[in-house]
Amino acid sequence: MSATDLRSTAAWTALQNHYAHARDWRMRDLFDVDTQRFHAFSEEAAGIFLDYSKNAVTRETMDLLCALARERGVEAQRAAMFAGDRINNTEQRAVLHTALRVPRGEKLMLDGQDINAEVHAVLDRLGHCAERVRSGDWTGYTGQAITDVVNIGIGGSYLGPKMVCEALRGIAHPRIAMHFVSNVDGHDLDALLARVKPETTLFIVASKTFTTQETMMNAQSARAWFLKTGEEADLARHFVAVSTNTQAVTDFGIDPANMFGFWDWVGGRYSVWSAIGLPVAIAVGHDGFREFLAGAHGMDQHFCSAPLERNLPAILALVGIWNRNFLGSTSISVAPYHQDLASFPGYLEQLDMESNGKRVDRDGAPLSVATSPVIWGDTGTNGQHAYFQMLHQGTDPVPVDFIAALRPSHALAGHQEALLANCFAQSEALMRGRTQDEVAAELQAQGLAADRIAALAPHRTFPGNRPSNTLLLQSLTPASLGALIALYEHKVFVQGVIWGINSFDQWGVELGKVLARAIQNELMTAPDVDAHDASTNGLIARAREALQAQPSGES
Ligand SMILES: O=P(O)(O)OC[C@H]1O[C@H](O)[C@H](O)[C@@H](O)[C@@H]1O
Repeated sequence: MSATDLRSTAAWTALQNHYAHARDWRMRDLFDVDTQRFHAFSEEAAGIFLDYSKNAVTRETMDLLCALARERGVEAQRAAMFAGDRINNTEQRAVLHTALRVPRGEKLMLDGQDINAEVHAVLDRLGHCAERVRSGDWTGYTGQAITDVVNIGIGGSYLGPKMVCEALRGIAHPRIAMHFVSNVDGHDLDALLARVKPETTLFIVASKTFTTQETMMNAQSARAWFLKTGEEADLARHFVAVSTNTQAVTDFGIDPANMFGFWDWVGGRYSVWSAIGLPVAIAVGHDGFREFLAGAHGMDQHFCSAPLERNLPAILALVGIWNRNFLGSTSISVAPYHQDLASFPGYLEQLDMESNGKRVDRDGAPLSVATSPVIWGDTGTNGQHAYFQMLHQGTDPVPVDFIAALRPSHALAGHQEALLANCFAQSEALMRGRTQDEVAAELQAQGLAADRIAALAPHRTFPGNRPSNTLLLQSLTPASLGALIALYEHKVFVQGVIWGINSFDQWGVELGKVLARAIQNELMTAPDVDAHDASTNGLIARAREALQAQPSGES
């Protein structure tokens, strides 16, 4: 990908000209004039149905956006990623999380190694471990089966496995409770340790680098807690590691036999498909984990083979570019209408914003257009009774991704109809809105006086014309969840290529880490701190005072 400024491309200019009249479109009119709009602007692949008709786009808009994707080299970059080219240029790494979900036997050589064989060797070990824990064959030091699995990890070593375990809780092993500790805040681990027993708990220390401060500190504290009752020799039954760093795992005291590796070509936020998925494999079994991988692979195949015009990840990306760069929306609200996807918006926050939250292009030149929107959200029905007011009537139009599974996995009568009705009603209301005339007519029919109608109508008017996508799964299964995540991964990839950025590094998290190390030192040892700005010095002094005043044993 060259560093050509996006704004100087022919396709961008064409889109700008197009937007000059598209800015006046009303979606409700687009629906009125085209009875086929729903069919024309929806696609289905890998078990996921995407309705993007409630966006302010026409066929011409989509064609121009596809032309932009082609001019920016999306198809060539896609081929380069899948082939193992080092497209993560600042770290000189390949980007091959897609290789983690390729079926056994499909050879892919990277640096002289058949990575398919390596991937499946780890997957087999992972599956074996998961099945032993599930069957009760893997026992703690008193010979009892494991009842609690605690994943200690943060960022990609936390958000993925936690979100997936929650999403698939309906088919999780009934004896084994899954827990996730990520925060360096001791309240996180402390509260959990009060609820589990050392003799029946298995800790998974999950860290790609095995150097992340939060994870290492939690792992050390968990180890110390365990050793209050267990022996050093028992550690092997209670601590396993997932990492790319064998040396650091060994130094920590975990037997390499209990370590599950992965590779530097798997980014943290793309790692749930690797051994980082061990909690998932324990929760839903080896077969369930394989179905999860297969679902993602199905989306990969679609992404690689479908023309951009019919390609789900490309469509989601292009509509996102339209909303972000032409309509000027600064955030996307993700609204799962499925309680088990409650952590999906949080997962997407890292996937999207850590990947595309960049201000320079691949070659270091400042970007001339806006990149990653803010990703946020909560389960849809809960959001409706909280912040949806702003989505409907606030000053900033916020596009929404509605996500629902058509078939529930519970048998409670009426709930699913109510849930889906809410989901569809919200996107309808956002798109159509309610004009002042419609409001006035309604209030008149209720017999309100003219002055009352005039006073109330502006408050009860909805501007409408607010974009949304609706993604439907038949039901939430390992396969459909795998496809859904892969869809968003590739959406982020396509947008990164169009913006001309490297979506696979995350240098932006480094500065805070470095400064925190210095401040931690100062909090513990330094007398008077004046190395920082007055605000930071003042905060450190206040904290030192409080910590020193705390009776020993309380910290
Ligand atoms: O898995 P680890 O090496 O412990 O990294 C955990 C997380 O921390 C980092 O700071 C990055 O921002 C994340 O991308 C990563 O997922």
